[in-house]
Amino acid sequence: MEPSFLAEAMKATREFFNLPLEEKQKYSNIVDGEKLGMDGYGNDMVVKENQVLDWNDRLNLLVEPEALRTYRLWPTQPPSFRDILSEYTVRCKAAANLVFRNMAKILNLQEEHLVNMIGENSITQAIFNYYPQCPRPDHVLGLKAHTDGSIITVNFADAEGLQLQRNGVWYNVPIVPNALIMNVGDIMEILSNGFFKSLVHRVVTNAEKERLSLVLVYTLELETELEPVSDLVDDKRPARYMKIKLHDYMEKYHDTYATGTLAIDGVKI
Ligand SMILES: O=C(O)CCC(=O)C(=O)O
Ligand SMILES: [Fe+2]
Repeated sequence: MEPSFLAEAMKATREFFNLPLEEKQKYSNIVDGEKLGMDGYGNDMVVKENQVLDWNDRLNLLVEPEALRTYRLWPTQPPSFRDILSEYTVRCKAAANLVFRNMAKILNLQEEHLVNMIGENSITQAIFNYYPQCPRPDHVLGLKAHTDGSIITVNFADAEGLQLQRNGVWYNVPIVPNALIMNVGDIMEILSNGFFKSLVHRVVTNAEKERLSLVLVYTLELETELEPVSDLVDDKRPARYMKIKLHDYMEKYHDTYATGTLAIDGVKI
């Protein structure tokens, strides 16, 4: 993606979070004064006694399929915000499709297998994350350890802070200027019958500077029966994940996310 466009997208993100609170709350994710909608501005709701809280501020917006967008919750400040997000969605999809084609090849599937499976009606969610400076970074995480409920996730961040876990050790993900970070999510782990592993990651806080990230989460249609691709299952490699409707998986995902445990562990055979 052109560096100038990426810079514009980051600038619009920063300008949104710099707005006065009452302006941002026009896009609040609170429905009828209590429930939390998927879309909108705010924090995660406290739904569990033992919930792990995060040091961040978020704006969630469904971007694909276009017909399901809730424009009422799309900021009109800064004025360029909506156009930039629409354009960012199109450009990211081109990058994601490249990756889907290559992953299909690695799995010995038809090159278009994943792209066709995703089709026109799959859900893509944009998540804008703002992590304020934090006086006690040794005590507080920006975002608790989790995997994404995605096929893949595309992340554009303005500073370090993202960490990935491998064999129980946390590693910093470096910032490469103008590069997007992509990680595998739970749906891809299930589809690939465990060939690709969903990445456990978290965000640490920083005492000196704030941090922003723009994340696109690629998923499928909610009615999809999620299970390993049949070409990847045989007597030698039996299915390692139970079949589950994506809608039901996402419900489990949100429950486990709140408590800092992993939904994918619950569907392993
Ligand atoms: O802020 C980041 O870099 C990562 C955010 C993230 O992991 C998420 O939104 O799922
Ligand atoms: Fe994530």
